[in-house]
Amino acid sequence: MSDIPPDLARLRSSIDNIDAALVHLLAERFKATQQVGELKAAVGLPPADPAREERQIARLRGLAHEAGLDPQFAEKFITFVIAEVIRHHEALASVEPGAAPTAGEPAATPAPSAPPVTCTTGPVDVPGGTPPRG
Ligand SMILES: C=C(O[C@@H]1C=C(C(=O)O)C=C[C@H]1O)C(=O)O
Repeated sequence: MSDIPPDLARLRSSIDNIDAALVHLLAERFKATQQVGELKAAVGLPPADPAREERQIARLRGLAHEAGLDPQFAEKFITFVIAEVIRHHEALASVEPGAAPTAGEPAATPAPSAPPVTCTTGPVDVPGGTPPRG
């Protein structure tokens, strides 16, 4: 496969740059949503906000349309990303003292000095949990 037409190589190089930018943009987005999740868990707000999601989807569908991107694809993409964010927020809520109340229950008062919970795509590090081995 050494005979790659120059145009194909140029286009692939551009695609590689765009993919790298997407990864960086997503990483920045998850850093911001992580902080939102910590904040919401601390004050007892629920992990998901369907009204906000509805506004985001409508806005992104409009932007996609203007940009020549399939709005249905844009909606699927943002819905996929938001589902992952909510998963992280649920994990945070389950370990925060101000975790979202269950129906009919008042929110617990958050401890003012509660440390932020580190959440990556891997397992959640529970404060005071089992220390790592090694
Ligand atoms: C980030 C938030 O939490 C959730 C995730 C959202 C997102 O990833 O954009 C939007 C709404 C919420 O369901 C938020 O409430 O702003």
